[in-house]
Amino acid sequence: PLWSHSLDPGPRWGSWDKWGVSGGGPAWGLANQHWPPSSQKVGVRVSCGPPISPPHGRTPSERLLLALTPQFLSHPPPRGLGGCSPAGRGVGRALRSCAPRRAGRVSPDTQLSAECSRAATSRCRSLLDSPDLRGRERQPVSAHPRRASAPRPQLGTGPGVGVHRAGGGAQRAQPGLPLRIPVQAARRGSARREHLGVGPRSPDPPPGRPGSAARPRPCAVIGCGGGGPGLSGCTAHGVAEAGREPSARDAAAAAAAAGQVRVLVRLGARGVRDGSGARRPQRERIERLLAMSRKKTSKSKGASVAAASAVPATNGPRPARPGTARPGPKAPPNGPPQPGRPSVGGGGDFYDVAFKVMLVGDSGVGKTCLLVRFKDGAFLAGSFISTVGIDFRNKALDVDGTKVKLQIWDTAGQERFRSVTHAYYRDAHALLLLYDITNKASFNNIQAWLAEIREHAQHDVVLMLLANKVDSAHERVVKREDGEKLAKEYGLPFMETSAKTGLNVDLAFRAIAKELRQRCMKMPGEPRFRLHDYVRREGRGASCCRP
Ligand SMILES: Nc1nc2c(ncn2[C@@H]2O[C@H](COP(=O)(O)OP(=O)(O)OP(=O)(O)O)[C@@H](O)[C@H]2O)c(=O)[nH]1
Repeated sequence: PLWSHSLDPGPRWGSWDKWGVSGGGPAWGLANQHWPPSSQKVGVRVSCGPPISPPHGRTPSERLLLALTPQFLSHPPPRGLGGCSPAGRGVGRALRSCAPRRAGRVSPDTQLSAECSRAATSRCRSLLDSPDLRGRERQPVSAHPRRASAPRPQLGTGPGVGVHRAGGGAQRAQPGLPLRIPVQAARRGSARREHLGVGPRSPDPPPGRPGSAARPRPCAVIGCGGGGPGLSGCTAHGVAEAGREPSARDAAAAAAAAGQVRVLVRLGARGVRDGSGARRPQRERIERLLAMSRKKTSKSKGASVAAASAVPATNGPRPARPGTARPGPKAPPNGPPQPGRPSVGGGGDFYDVAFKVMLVGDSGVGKTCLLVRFKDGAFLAGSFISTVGIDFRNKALDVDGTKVKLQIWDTAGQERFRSVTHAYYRDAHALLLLYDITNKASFNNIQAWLAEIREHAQHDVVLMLLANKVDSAHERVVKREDGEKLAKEYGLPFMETSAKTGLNVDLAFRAIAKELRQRCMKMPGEPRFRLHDYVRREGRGASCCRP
């Protein structure tokens, strides 16, 4: 019933604006915009009330959520049919978008169309009524069995409405109040929050306008729930001006100004096509979104750790590649920028050379914590927030008189994101492969990770094996010797680290930076840097740094 409701919200649910999203009630809109990348499918839900799950489950790729700037909401509205992507390309697509209603079913392939806006619906109608289509077998929209029989869902009632399912449990929303829990997934018995690294959670929304007791508060929930386990619900709450019913864009703008918006972009499962219809690599698309996310986030909020790393230097030369899809400097695979050129700014720093480093390993081994420890010198204690997709931070180091910028990519360890992260291996100059000394499975999986790296990464990628969480000595199940033996077997430098205490964290990244720098700009007469020796010599034992 939800999707049929989405197709025709009716007056009770507020008016549809030209974005194809509703300013008054729960609704789903799909925007096939010319921004961010052309043909990027962006799912936007704007709601006054508790988040609702989208009507249908998504494949893992479709559920890939990335943090994105609310910029697209202030961008000129998409051309085409009310922002409904399937219908935006003429009769064929319009028909496809109408297909679920005509056929009385919604398949995964056509589920997007079920979220089509009313504008697209009317376009579909007109197309179906057009002379060139007249006579084809079709079922009038109004006669669709679901639409005809399904009762209009009430806010806070009905399947999926007002119930935020997380981690296998269900939680009843307070009427008119968005749930505070963004996305939950059960993992190893403990609640985990899927995070997107986009800044602070929003505070509770202010009270609604006077006399609005019977109506939802004038708030906007902007986001894209995945609908599947662990990815349902919205994660951002924007509050529009009190005193008037907000439009989607008003609410988004207000929320963005208050730094409260987290807009999630749902990426299509099969990559996007550009204007010419050619497929573009998924990775390029993701990076573009990430770059835009950071750019905008840093402008509007200036508070996000992730955003802070991508702020271009204000008084220096331009960032290496401003405004492009690829954040940071473009370095050919394992061929970083030429030495001798002037330092360039990026990530708020000047640097001489830039390298791309990736953190890989099972979920929960501490990749994000290691990165945060290195970047900010802090430890992310508390509940485990699993990475969704991929994220990156920049950090510049002074290595033997050379400013080296490391662009460090934090990958999601979960299996379901594997296809996304694979795409990033190819350009990586270095990989830090982590396991958790308190988790035997993560150690056992190292060989599988190495096989994956061999398959997807450059053959001369710098690789290091890190055994993390050595501070948890009492929970240790993987002996140091086992790690050393494995590393020796594969010819890898090995270190035990702790994101919690910071043990060997800086050293690991510095060692990588030294190796990479020398590979690309070895000074005449400079002794050859030996990574293995350096790590063995400089690495400290776990016993030296008990928390
Ligand atoms: N004791 C201890 N706990 C750690 C350490 N590093 C990470 N943790 C904890 O391990 C859990 C997982 O850490 P994350 O950094 O989120 O793990 P991850 O590898 O990024 O996981 P995914 O994002 O799912 O791939 C968190 O609860 C951290 O607090 C460490 O060095 N010592």
